[in-house]
Amino acid sequence: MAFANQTSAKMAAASELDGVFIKSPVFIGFTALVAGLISFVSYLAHRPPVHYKSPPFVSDMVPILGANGFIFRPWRFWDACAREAKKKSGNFSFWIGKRHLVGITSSASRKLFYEHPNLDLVSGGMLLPWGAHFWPPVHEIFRAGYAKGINNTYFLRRLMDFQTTKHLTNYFPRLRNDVRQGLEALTVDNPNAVMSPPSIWRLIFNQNNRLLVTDQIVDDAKLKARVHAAGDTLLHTYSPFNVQLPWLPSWSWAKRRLARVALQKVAAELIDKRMKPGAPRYDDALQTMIDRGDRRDWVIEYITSIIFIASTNAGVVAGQMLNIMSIYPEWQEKVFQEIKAAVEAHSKDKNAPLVDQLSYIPMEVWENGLPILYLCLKETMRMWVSFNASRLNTSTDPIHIPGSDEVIPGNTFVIYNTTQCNFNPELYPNPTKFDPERHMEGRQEYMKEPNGLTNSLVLSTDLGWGQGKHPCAGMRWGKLQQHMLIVYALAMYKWSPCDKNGDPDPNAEHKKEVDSREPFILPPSYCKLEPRENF
Ligand code: HEM
Repeated sequence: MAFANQTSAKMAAASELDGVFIKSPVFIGFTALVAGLISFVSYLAHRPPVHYKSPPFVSDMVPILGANGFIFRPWRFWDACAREAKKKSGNFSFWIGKRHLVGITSSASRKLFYEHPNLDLVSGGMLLPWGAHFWPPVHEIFRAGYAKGINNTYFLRRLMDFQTTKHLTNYFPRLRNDVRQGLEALTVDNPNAVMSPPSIWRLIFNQNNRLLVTDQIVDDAKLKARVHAAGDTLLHTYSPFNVQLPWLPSWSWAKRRLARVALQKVAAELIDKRMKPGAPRYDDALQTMIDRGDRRDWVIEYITSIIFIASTNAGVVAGQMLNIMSIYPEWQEKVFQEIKAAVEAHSKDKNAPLVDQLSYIPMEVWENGLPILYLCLKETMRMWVSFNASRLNTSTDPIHIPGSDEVIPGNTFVIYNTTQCNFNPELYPNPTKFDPERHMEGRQEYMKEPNGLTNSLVLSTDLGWGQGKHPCAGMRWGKLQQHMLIVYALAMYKWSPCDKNGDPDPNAEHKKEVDSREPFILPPSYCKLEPRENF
């Protein structure tokens, strides 16, 4: 009896304690935290419903983040999904965070990807870890309707204006000077005469900024340093988790934001100085925009964006072109002979050093009269412009995917990994081999579409400059720029592969890592430079 009384007294005391604990602020706070966490995780894990005709979802995904492979092993992920999808429609769906993405693989759907007017390139850029530069809403200067034709946005229209023959011819001597000075600097205070090809992006960057913005940010050392610091961040910082969780602040995200703000500040300062009464006038792209009365905020956005966009592919291709020239002496020699022939045909001072005679070559020859060099450029572009290309269906209407009963739903992203074309052995036999001759008439295996469709139904498989509604808008200048770099580089030096101390590296290999998660950061490589005049 006494024992029973004791027990019930203990139970009463315990339940009283429980009551006190349950009402305590610690318990209430803890419960609220757990409930909050559960709701947050369920919110993250919840995915919006998708259109019933969306392609089937792949299984290679994790909760909340979605398909990590898309970001961390882009080609292996794509290839595995494409192989699985081929058994059905050829299309597949996957999640990146809460975003629904559609992958397409057939030739006919590739045509759709490149040609459909509602599939926008700039809006698609927000999906890529290197392009996490465009935050929604995409700025007005990228909105179609400003002009007619393909390049119908303010941004593209101005970019075309700055690649006219008049503008290029006006700038040509200054641009040649940039290359020559940049290459001369490589052997100053450099007793081993070693250079690292990935570092050449700075030379490319200067030329782009001079031609497409203003000489001031190249010639003024302080401005140049500010713009280079911001450009370096935008070109070489990746924000993979911000693609999956766009709201999550991260160090790289913050750095990119700050870099853009720094460029916006530079642009605003330049404009404001020029708008002051009595301010000096310049003969450059910025002055053209001011004289036309373009909106101040549009000009600022144009400058901030072009500084990044113009040098992304161009910086990578330039670095690889130099590396390739050093690794393939037979191609270096063929291009060198082509340069000597052009000089021979145009020079008015045959006794001057070769590098001085280059200024006699007319611009149209630099653009279209160096076919061997262009073969090398095309082959380099095939290998290095191989990664996920993305578009956003900017309308609310679903787009039917040809050859299937499936759609790209409205406001949904669509992806095509260009490696599928560029490294397809049926189109490019022995695809890892640097083989410029494959682009010569009579070969061009890539013109034969392997899927039995006629060529009128599909676009060309030559994707180096892109195609359809969004081909490279900097193609004219981009080609001329690469030609200038290589012509000066070979006229001034003989190039050979070496290690970082300058010792010959006969085992140096040119290898494109198709699965790179950072395609704009080049693998390390070194070249030894021997001045030509010593030969
Ligand atoms: C060798 C150098 C270059 C290569 C290989 C290259 C390649 C490409 C490719 C493949 C695309 C299409 C991407 C896609 O379909 O998703 C593209 C687009 C673009 N490129 Fe280039 N590019 C180069 C240089 C340049 C330069 C120097 C500029 C600026 C002057 C530039 C401006 C652009 C722009 C603005 C677009 C987007 C066009 C649009 O929105 O419709 N590119 N480029």
